[in-house]
Amino acid sequence: MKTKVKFTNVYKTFELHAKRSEKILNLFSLSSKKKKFKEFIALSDISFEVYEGESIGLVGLNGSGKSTLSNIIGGVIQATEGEIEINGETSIIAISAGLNGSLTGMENIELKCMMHGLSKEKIKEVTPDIIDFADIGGYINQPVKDYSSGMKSRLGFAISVHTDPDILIIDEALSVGDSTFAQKCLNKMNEFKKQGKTIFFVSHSAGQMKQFCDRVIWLDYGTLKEIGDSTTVVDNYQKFTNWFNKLSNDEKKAYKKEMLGKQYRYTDVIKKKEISNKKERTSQFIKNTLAILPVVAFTILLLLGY
Ligand SMILES: Nc1ncnc2c1ncn2[C@@H]1O[C@H](COP(=O)(O)OP(=O)(O)OP(=O)(O)O)[C@@H](O)[C@H]1O
Repeated sequence: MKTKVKFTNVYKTFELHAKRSEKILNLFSLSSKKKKFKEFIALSDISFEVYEGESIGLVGLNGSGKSTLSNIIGGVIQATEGEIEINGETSIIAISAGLNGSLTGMENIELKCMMHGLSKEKIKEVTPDIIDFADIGGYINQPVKDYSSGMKSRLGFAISVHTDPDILIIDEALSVGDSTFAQKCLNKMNEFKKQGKTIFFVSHSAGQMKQFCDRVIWLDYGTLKEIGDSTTVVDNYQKFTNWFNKLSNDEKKAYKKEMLGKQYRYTDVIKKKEISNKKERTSQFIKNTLAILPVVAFTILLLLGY
């Protein structure tokens, strides 16, 4: 089976309360009194391998790291440490992800399609399908900042599925749509699945997870608690949430405090290890550079009023 996504000992940390000036001063400080910075470990030592054609669910409590992991796979943010291998073009669908609020729906369609490398002709061809799928009526000509979250999600989903990615990441985009739209999206995702595409799916719905995913990853306070077939992992996760929900408010608070406490660390190490994405790094850099050119041209044309 062909590997599409492989994480080996991946970490993502966020520095807290550190000003840039403090960091620079620290870098040049020779004394032993180097200031320690507080870091939040959003993902800790994550390793897994996903194969072509698999649908992988991501479950976990709020703040467990699902969006952070999705954003790393989608190339929106970089990991801090570890090794990542991604073989294919990724497209992330999250509520309003990648949509530009000051541009209209139509302009966003053109911009996002360009960024995914679609030709002018191809964009012309898919635009009516995107408008039809999004089904947001006259709002397509309004700036996206005026959309409801459901409308943003509809447009984001419609654009992403028409850019023909082979690794699709869907981060709770279905939770804000109505049930008819959610079903339409699930049908489209099943179509992709049949075509052998790899899909990551973040959802709080146990039913959707079991219905759609082959395997599920359970994230717990930034660690990978379990990975396995969807029924087993979702059932175990539900047992855990049932246990958690039965706790008193004070017990819940104490549990969260204890678990979150493990996610903080103090460091004076400014320089992070470079993460390596063995196969894709160079080609991704070239692709990103090429992708920016039409975007710059498009923005200039917009500013000039064309
Ligand atoms: N830029 C940032 N700076 C500091 N902390 C961050 C940053 N981004 C995310 N975090 C923290 O990382 C943790 C993981 O966040 P993430 O959004 O990945 O969780 P999630 O599982 O997707 O949550 P939810 O179910 O609420 O969407 C959270 O505690 C969040 O506060």
